[in-house]
Amino acid sequence: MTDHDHHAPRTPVIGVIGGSGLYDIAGLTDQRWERVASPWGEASDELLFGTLDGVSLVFLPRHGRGHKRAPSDLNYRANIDVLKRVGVTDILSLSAVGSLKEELPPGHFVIVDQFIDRTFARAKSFFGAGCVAHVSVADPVCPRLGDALEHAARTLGLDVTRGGTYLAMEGPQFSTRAESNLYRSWGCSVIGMTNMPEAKLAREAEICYVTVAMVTDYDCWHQDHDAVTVDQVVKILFGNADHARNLVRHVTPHLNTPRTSCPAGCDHALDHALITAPAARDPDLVAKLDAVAGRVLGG
Ligand SMILES: CSC[C@H]1O[C@H](OP(=O)(O)O)[C@H](O)[C@@H]1O
Ligand SMILES: Nc1ncnc2[nH]cnc12
Repeated sequence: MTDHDHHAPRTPVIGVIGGSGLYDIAGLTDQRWERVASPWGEASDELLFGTLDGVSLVFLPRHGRGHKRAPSDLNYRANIDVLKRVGVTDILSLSAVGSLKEELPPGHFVIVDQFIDRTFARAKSFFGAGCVAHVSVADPVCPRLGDALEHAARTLGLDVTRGGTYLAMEGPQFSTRAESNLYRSWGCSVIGMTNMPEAKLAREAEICYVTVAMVTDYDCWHQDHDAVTVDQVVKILFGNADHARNLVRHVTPHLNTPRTSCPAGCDHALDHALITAPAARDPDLVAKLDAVAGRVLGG
């Protein structure tokens, strides 16, 4: 049996990826920042380990403390690998987004359940030449985490919508008006630059994942909005960040039930995904996959 064996109940470890405006987390006891090495390169920052109301929590500021890294420069693979490596079972992704719908104003939270990935300049998979795998991301978000977040958000009286599609763009520039209107015509709810390939990589690493998209602006399609500016986004961001910290605090105790496996199957995503024959696998790549895929590769 390995650490990743799913027959024994496991106590969850909550990973929080903090987006723009969220570079720490409130109320953590026994906290310590620690660098975790990864064969995939440098993560965005050290990890902040601590306990929140008795629950183990690991926090990673997505852009690094001080917001040093742009969306296209993030090492998404290293970020997910280090979280997996330290035992994270559930990721709460907190993200600033633009709104593509009138009924989702700045300050509104959307627990998204779908993504459209329009990014093109990022490494998107842990797998490749020497160990090919294809996981399903038909339902990229863990519904159990979505349920818990929705309940906590409603209890706190936050303006929240359950469900919606997050359009992931490459950036770093905001969209043109034509792009913004195109994404609206596709029925997308919100737009951001970071949740892909993050969500895909979390699925490959068999970690449950959910996004709380926090609206900061109406993007450029809106008649009251000429263009998006960082100043405008930041003004809304800090209020949203306080709500998000509160939300994490309220939801965490509800995620602390030991379980044998995720009912939605997130933690078994690799069961039928590997296609490269064992004899044809590249030992160097297999070694790099020790944390992400050790459960199925025998790492
Ligand atoms: C500061 S606005 C643009 C920036 O904010 C979002 O990042 P995150 O998802 O980490 O909150 C957006 O995707 C852009 O990277
Ligand atoms: N309008 C917008 N487009 C892309 N990313 C964003 N993050 C916050 N607002 C955004």
